[in-house]
Formats: sequence, structure tokens, C-alpha cells
Amino acid sequence: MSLVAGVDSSTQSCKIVIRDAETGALVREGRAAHPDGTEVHPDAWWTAFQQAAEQAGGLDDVAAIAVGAQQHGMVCLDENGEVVRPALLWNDTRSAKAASDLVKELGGPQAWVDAVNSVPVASFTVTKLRWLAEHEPENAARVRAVCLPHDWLTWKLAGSPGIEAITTDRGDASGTGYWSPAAGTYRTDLLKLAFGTTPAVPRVLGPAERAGTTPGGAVLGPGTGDNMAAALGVGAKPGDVVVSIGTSGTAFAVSDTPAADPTGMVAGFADATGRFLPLACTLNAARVLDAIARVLGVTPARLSELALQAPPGADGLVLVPYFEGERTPNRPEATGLIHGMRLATATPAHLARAAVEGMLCGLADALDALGMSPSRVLLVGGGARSEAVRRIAPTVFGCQVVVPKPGEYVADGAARQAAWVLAGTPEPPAWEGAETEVYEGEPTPGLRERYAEARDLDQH
Ligand SMILES: Nc1ncnc2c1ncn2[C@@H]1O[C@H](COP(=O)(O)OP(=O)(O)O)[C@@H](O)[C@H]1O
Ligand SMILES: O=C(CO)[C@@H](O)[C@H](O)COP(=O)(O)O
Repeated sequence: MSLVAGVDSSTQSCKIVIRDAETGALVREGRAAHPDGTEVHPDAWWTAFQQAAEQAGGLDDVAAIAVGAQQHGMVCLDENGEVVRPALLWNDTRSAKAASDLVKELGGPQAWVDAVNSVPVASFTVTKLRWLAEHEPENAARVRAVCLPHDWLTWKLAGSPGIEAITTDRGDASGTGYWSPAAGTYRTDLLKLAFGTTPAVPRVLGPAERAGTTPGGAVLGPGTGDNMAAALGVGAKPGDVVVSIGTSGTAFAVSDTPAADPTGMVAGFADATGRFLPLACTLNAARVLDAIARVLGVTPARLSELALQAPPGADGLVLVPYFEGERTPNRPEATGLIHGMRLATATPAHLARAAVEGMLCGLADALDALGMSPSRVLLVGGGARSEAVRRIAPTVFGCQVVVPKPGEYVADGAARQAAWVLAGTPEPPAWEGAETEVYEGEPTPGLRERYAEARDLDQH
């Protein structure tokens, strides 16, 4: 039996699954926390990776490894491959002005869509590079290579050869803002526009191309961004719509053609199989529930019970979840809002319900942006472990919600990619899909309208 390892180096933690390469059966797993904050030194990801690998019983018997990781984070290296400054993560909004400047400088949103299939917001790497050039010129002057979290971890696993050896894949490259998914080429002119110079960028590998080997001889897969890995992990096919509730909330679909949305709501990413992954992302998902549980002094499980005690629509209490600013819609300065509170709705149950419904309304906006009106969505991510989220989701999304058995679908997708690279077959291995539970429910009358009204009261 050959074993493969899949890694999810996401915002909050590093998770590793070790699976049978042929059947996909789970053999061992491990996890370790990442530090808080929107600026993190990549060494912290490496430490967490090592802790997670140890908890998973080590990787010595693994034949191939692939890394899925949070998208967009700016990892800058000097000529010796040393990290120049802590990475700015996807949810760091300090480059919001850089984003709007860059959009203007190229000639508006349509010019960006034509160039790279996405209109950059503060999450995109290209805007972080502009911020660095403007605010930390001494650090910027030392940068010789720029890469993403999964590129850097894959390179570390290869033993940190020279910076010219760094690789990436189509999926993650499509979140930089200087690689065109439609053309499959870098736009170094955009890198220069943002940064003033053109540091080295990773070589873009094909979906099942080897990135190299570890010093121990394990084959390295190309890896990918976490959403692309999740799509591979749940086995999403063209037309399937997936909603992930992690630190970010994302709604995405596998597509045979790249998206081109000049409103900027839908990013026209590539996927991990050679196709495309139109995606809308919110900055506020599972951590909104964590925050309200903290405010109420309860566990996530109790928050879920409380939310299910209040009536659908929480008797008009609305929570707008923009606790970290927002990206869909693009309001980086926005804050959260509780609207419609009366004596009768000033209860823990109403607040819990409003938090779940408000977080899901934010995701429903992302789903609307995809413009697909799906009859069902697949729900994954840490937030999908909440009973209240699973039961309330259909009443907000207005469609059936299919929840695969709780698991680590990003790490699973990376493991499946590793098995694919090992097998050298044209398609990924046909691992058996996870068991699913189906949730249905009538849309709650007036809920999304009340949410939209509250959302648009304060338009920072
Ligand atoms: N049973 C649960 N109920 C509600 N939220 C949960 C539960 N289990 C995990 N979570 C939440 O899931 C989030 C982590 O999800 P995950 O998909 O791993 O995030 P990320 O990939 O962004 O690191 C945390 O904010 C955590 O509170
Ligand atoms: O920025 C995006 C997608 O464009 C985020 O989805 C990040 O990829 C972070 O993902 P999680 O850590 O929340 O899974």
C-alpha cells in the first residue's frame, strides 16, 4: 500500500491527512494551530507543519505529498531565500487603497478582467506588493522573489533549493493578479506596474506535474490554493456549487471557462484540474460565530443550540457580519452591525440566531454573485460542523444543502492531488466520495430583504 499526504496550511491551522493512494482510505491525521493576525512570518507555518506531521505519526512512509494553503498571501524572499518580512495574508486589508489605485492605473475594472480575469481587491498579492513598495521601500529593495504560502511550503519541503526552483500551480497563480488564467501566462507588466521591478516568480506547473522531491525521496505535488484543493477534495464537477465556511466564506463552482466579472465580485480563478474556479469570497465567516459565542460566554455547540431556539428571522434582529471589513461587497473599511434590537429580541437566542443568519446572508450574497441559481450547494469548512449552520443554511440560500461528513476537504484534495501525481494518470484517482447529509428548508420570508436593508445602512 502506498501512502500519500495532503496538507491544508490555512488561515487558522495546519492540517495533514495521510491516505491510501489507491483507495483514499484515511490512515492517520494531525493538526496544529497558526498564530492569530493578518501578518504572519512563514516560519510559523513551517513550525505548525512539523507539529502536525509529528501528530500524524510522521511522514517517513509517505510516497508523495502535496500542499493546499490559504490563497494570495505575499511571501517575499531575498537573494538567499530568506523571508524579507512577515507575509501579508489574504485578509489583511491595508492594501485597499493600493487596489483602487491599481484598478485606475490600468484603465478600470474591465482592463483587469481582460488581463487576469479578476479585478484586484486588497486580498490579491499584486496589491500587497504595491503597498510594500510604497510603505516599506527598504524591504521592497531586498525582494528578489515573490511567492504564495503553498509555493513557499512546497519549496521548504524540497529542502529550500535556490529561489529559482520555487514552483506554483495554475490555481494559486490565478490569485496573484499578475498571472492570466485564460492565457496561462504571467503578466510581468502588471508586476512591474505594482512593484516597480520584476522579482522572480514561481514556475507554474500543470495539474499533475511533479514539483520535485523531499530530501527523503517523497514526490512533491504542485499543490494549490485551499479553495481549489477543497474542490478536488469533494470531487466537484462542472456545474457543482460549493460553499466553504472557514475563516473566509467562499462560494465557488468548477467551470470549463474562465469567469470575467467586471463588477469584481467574482474572481476568475483557475482550478487544480486544468479547468476554472469562479469564486466569490467573504472576509467574515466562522469567526463571526466564534466572536458571538465569546460575547455570550458559550461554547460553539451551545451557540448552535441557542440559535435553533429562536424563530427563523430572529423576530427581525439582523446582524451584518462585516467584523473584519468586507470583500463581497468590496467594503474594506466596513464594520459589523446589529440592527432591529427590541426588548423582546434582546436575548442570547435571538443574537445567536441573528449571527448564524447574518453570516449565511453574507454568503448568500456571494452565491448570488456567482449567478448560477443552483438547486443544491455542497457545504464544507469548519463552520459546517455547526448544527445550526447546517439547518439554517437552506432557509437562507433557498436551495438544498448537501453536507459531506465533517472532514478536512482541503487536505483531502491535496492528498488526492499527491496520489494523482504518483499515479501519472490523465485524471485524478476515483476515490470513494464521503457520505453526505441533505438539509432542506423553506426560505425564511423577508430575511434577506431585512439583511440587505441593514447591510446598506452603513456603506463605508
Ligand atoms: N462545531 C463547530 N461549530 C461552529 N464552528 C466551528 C465548529 N468547529 C469548528 N468551527 C469553526 O471553524 C473555523 C475553522 O474552520 P477551517 O475551515 O479550519 O478554517 P480555516 O481553513 O480558515 O483555517 C473556526 O473558526 C472554528 O471556530
Ligand atoms: O482569499 C481567499 C479566496 O480568494 C480565501 O478563501 C483564502 O484562501 C483563505 O481561506 P481559508 O483559510 O478561510 O480557508
